Amino acid sequence: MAAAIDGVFPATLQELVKKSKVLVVGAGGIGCEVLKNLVLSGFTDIEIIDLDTIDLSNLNRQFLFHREHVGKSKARVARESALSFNPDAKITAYHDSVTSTDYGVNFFKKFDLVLSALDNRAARNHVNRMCLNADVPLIESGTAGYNGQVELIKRGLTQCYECTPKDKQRSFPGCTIRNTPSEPIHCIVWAKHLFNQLFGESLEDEDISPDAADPDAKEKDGDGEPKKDDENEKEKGEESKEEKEAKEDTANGNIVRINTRQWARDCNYDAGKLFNKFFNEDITYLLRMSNLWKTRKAPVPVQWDTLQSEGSSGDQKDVAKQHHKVWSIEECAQVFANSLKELSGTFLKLEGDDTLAWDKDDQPAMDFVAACANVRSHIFDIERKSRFEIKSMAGNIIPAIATTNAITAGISVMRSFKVLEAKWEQCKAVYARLRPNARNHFLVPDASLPGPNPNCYVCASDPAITLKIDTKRLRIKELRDEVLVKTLNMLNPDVTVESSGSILISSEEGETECNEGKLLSELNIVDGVILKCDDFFQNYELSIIISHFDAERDENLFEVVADASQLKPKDEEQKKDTVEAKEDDQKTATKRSANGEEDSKDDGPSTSKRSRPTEVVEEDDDDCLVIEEDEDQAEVVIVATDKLSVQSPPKSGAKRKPCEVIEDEDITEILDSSDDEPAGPTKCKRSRLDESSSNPVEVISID
Ligand SMILES: Nc1ncnc2c1ncn2[C@@H]1O[C@H](COP(=O)(O)OP(=O)(O)OP(=O)(O)O)[C@@H](O)[C@H]1O
Ligand SMILES: [Zn+2]
Repeated sequence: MAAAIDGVFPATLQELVKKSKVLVVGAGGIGCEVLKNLVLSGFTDIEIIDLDTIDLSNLNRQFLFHREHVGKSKARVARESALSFNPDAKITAYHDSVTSTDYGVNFFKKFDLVLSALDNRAARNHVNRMCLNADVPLIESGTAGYNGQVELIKRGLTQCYECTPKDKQRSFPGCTIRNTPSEPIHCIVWAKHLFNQLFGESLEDEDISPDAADPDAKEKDGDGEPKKDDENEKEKGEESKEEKEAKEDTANGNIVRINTRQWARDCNYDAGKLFNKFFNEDITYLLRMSNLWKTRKAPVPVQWDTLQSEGSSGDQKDVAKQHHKVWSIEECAQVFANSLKELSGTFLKLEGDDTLAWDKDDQPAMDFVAACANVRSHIFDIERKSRFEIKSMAGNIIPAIATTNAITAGISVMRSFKVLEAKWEQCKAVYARLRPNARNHFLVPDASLPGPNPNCYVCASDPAITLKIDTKRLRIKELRDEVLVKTLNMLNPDVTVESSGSILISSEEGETECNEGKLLSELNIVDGVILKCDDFFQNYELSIIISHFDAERDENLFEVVADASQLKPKDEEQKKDTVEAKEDDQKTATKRSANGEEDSKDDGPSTSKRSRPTEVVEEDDDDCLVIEEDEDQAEVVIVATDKLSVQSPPKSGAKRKPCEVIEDEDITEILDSSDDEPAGPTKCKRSRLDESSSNPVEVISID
């Protein structure tokens, strides 16, 4: 089925479509739709990049993928499926991360247009910077539940992706939820899915049982894709006893994908049986997928009987009411039992196919999720949370909706026509909403095309930020990893001190290693010092003005402030801090006296900014999107970390390995190379280009 655009588009547009070269970044929910639309609209020169492999949970909304594709490269399968619509199209697929150094400014310059369909801010920031540098128009799209958004980003004409601070968003792949949780939110999402499996409207991609098809559980081949089972076996030689057992169990049907809801009903909702199934047997099964635990801490199953002695004494209803207390594991088990009893009672009274809808304000539903999330956290050695905290996190989980993705992708491609025709005034951002606006429109365009923010620390001509930082407590390594890389999204920056020109951080490995462990103040990086940062790979330069402050014990060690003029004078700031600290102390004292006895009065807002840490590390993929609340955050603060805990960024197995390019007729495939191949921007440094981009703002006036 080739595209039939003759008679649909004017001849000039048809020509533009035919001869333009476009890049699609991301082959997920929106990306698949975008690719399909492009091919069906007559685009014939398309490249698509995605770092991920196909997960079972993608199939309900990523229609270029089918069951037999699970575990395969998204970009390659998307290419194959799209070619079936138009075999004459030339589609190049890259199974790789767009942030890899292979996709620098030169790569982006090849395109007339880039359409991004990503799910995480780090990659979006990167594509934004690359398109600005290469001066290629970018159509940026995203969805969150029923909300969708498409906007044009064009150097000098519009605001860029980083011109305005964004809400914090986080999202997670299905196998993280089912197999390898590492944060409380993963366990909370899992617990909500468990609720739905037992009592709610259960969806296939909300399965809570171990995912045996997890690509991470298998050995990887040279392509970074999981090997087939027989290949795996050949190379591994001896299989462990547990692995054999796991396979036999599956083959013998011992691990049967029985309907969890029916099974629980058949067990008469026996708390012990259900508890042991979810928190012992399933975990024991996960342990057998030994590849998962080579680089992670293995979970420890828990047994219902062992939790009964202490926890069963006292009035357990009161435990569930202690919303601000972190329940012990025994208390969680009891809350589990009580809430299960209440929920199953209500559920059994429902008629026909009716189900319960999870609601954070429904006491047993919330108790159930809080208890299950915490038991799972305990098993995976993850910090447990109070019911109050869990409620706020669980209330913000937004599922991905296929229709919103399709609408959004449709708008993206419609916008691409306007871009090709350079009808910029018709490229205003469009928002898809669940409810119509006053004019009864579900798709609402922006009133104007907002121009670049002159203070943007990315697209302004001479970008600068002020960094409020405790120079006496923060080390150079942390400045690089936490501030420059994680917060400001640089990849491998060089940093010099403006006044002396001395190199503080070098992108060359080992060159400034001796500085890494030193405090900023030890190297004379104190209040008023200006640092010049240069990220060669992104062709991005930024001045950082250091503004020292003495952080309180639990306070963030740094904050990025977009506009220095909005910083409060120091003495005023200090005064405020002291008052806040006092207030906090009083509140903590009050809380402490109430804790454990009568801490159940309300679910009101938390007491201070300090007690509401802001996380900056983002996950890459999503089954669910979580918007974090942060009402307290001042407008000028772009990102602030919690008290600094230095972690290496989350690794997703072979997904982010460096690559080599193999040319093959009209397809260029990117294959993962061996692990020990050196990666990093040093090799790009030599090929740095586009000197003109040091002054990237080119003003184009529009009516
Ligand atoms: N750095 C990156 N380079 C290339 N592709 C990326 C990068 N970061 C994210 N992506 C891809 O962007 C796509 C976003 O699609 P989407 O939001 O539908 O998420 P998804 O991962 O497909 O869904 P799910 O999380 O449910 O599996 C994903 O396929 C993801 O792999
Ligand atoms: Zn900008």
